[in-house]
Amino acid sequence: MTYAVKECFLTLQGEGVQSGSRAVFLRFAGCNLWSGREQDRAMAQCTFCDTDFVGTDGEGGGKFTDAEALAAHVEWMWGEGGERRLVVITGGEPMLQLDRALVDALHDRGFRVAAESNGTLPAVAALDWLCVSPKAGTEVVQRSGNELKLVWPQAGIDPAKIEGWEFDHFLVQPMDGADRAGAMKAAIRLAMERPRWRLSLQAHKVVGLP
Ligand SMILES: C[S@@+](CC[C@H](N)C(=O)[O-])C[C@H]1O[C@@H](n2cnc3c(N)ncnc32)[C@H](O)[C@@H]1O
Ligand SMILES: Nc1nc2[nH]cc(C(=O)O)c2c(=O)[nH]1
Ligand code: SF4
Ligand SMILES: [Mg+2]
Repeated sequence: MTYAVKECFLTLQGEGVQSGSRAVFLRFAGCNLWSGREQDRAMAQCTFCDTDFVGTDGEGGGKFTDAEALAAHVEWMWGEGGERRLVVITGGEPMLQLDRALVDALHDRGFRVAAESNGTLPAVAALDWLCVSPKAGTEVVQRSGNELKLVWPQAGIDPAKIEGWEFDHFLVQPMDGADRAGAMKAAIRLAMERPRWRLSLQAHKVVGLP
């Protein structure tokens, strides 16, 4: 299996329950809900994406011919030290490419393996942490995991209807974009009205990390 990686870098996890944790980010190229081209955005199933996931030309990106080679690249990005190794696999949509061989190869190198997914594809087994972030108008098949992270506001999603899904943590994250202030207010309102939901801020953007 050849993996197409947009970028791979060391940073702090900026979102969700693990926010603040040192992590290697492995961003796969490609998504099933948007081509990644600006001219297609308005017509896409997911229209608010804040990420460039097209191609393999980013920092630490490229094509990797097998799981061992990619796991070695992630380990090199982490550097010295075996303690609390964490890799966050994202994209694009990682479940288009992430397979058991890569999860195993990362585990062999001592990593806890986390993934961020839109939930429209079943998650690969053996993950240590799964974040699902539902997108309005899509069929979410992956309804269990560690955290459900709802980008808000999104017309067409009713928080009450997804509160019963099998997640340990329910997070509401303001939508970054043209109406940042309005999204922040809406997210705070949701967390105030429905105590199951906790506010997730994109901390990396506040402090200027990738
Ligand atoms: C770029 S996506 C990649 C993983 C996967 N495709 C997904 O959507 O979950 C990573 C995370 O960023 C969130 N995200 C994307 N665009 C955002 C925006 N404009 N504001 C806030 N969060 C956003 C997604 O919902 C997801 O939780
Ligand atoms: N620092 C940092 N934290 C993140 N958490 C989720 C991200 C993502 O794009 O999946 C992300 C990201 O792009 N950067
Ligand atoms: S599903 Fe995720 S990667 Fe794909 S366009 Fe939406 S936010 Fe971006
Ligand atoms: Mg991001």
